[in-house]
Amino acid sequence: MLYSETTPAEKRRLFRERLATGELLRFPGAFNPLSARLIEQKGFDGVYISGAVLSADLGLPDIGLTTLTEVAGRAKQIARMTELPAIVDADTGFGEPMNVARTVQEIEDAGLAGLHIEDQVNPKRCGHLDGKQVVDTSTALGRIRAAVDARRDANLLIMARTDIAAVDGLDAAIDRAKQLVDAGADAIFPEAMRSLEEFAAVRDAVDVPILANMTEFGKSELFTSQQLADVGVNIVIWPVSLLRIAMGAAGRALDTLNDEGSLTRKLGEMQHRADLYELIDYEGYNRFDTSVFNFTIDR
Ligand SMILES: C[C@](O)(C(=O)O)[C@H](CC(=O)O)C(=O)O
Ligand SMILES: [Mg+2]
Repeated sequence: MLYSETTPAEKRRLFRERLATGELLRFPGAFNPLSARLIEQKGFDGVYISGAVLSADLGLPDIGLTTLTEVAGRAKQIARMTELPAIVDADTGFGEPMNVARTVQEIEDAGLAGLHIEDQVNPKRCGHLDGKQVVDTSTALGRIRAAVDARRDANLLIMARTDIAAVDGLDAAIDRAKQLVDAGADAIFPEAMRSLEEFAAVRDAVDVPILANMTEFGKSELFTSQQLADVGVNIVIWPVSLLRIAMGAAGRALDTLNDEGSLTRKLGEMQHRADLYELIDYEGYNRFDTSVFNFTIDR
């Protein structure tokens, strides 16, 4: 009933334990708190909270318009609805190193298990678009040092994302990844890798977990979980996929409604009321107050 039973500290501790095994952990992107529960119900390892989804959800482009308050608030709503660890996209950290420090504390207080901070200049853009710019090494490292110093729970995973590969090439990404780890990053998110070989090269260069971003219609081929596990990737995200699927289905349903005047033909594609109630755990609320769920639902 209500929110997750696992405390944020416990989620972080368990997440660290799972990461230490070296296995691949699968983190689909939740586009709302409810979809985080679906991700948990289907047996995934964690929930990713995407900046691209957060901004798209507000009808905004992913160019750093969302504020720390909005991101931490939404991340909290999502993270507290699942027993799984949740990682949030903190973009560039919302400002200078002092702002990054505050970002980390807000996100920690919001109950997240981890976050990533990238080395793009502001205004940032989707890592899979052309024309990105990255900050110099000392600025990039300054962000990570500030993040690491600011956390109060040592288990909060501070991941450094580098977008430099698309600007200066793979060797530059490897150099930067090593420096980010030296600055205290617990994990590396090498953005816009083009091949499994590139993931493998980053894997060989650093001694911390690495993340693969399997976003669609971007620069990376869509590798399977097995392919990514085979090259030693530790976390894979499908950041925007569920939103794309849901919006695609919503668009087609609206077309049907226009054409046929009814959604009867779409019923089989819909989440059934009974499944929705199960996901929300009406039964649990009923144990608290037996008048909540005293009806039946026909399938
Ligand atoms: C991972 C990402 O940062 C996100 O916000 O989800 C995006 C995803 C996308 O725009 O497809 C990214 O920059 O890769
Ligand atoms: Mg993003």
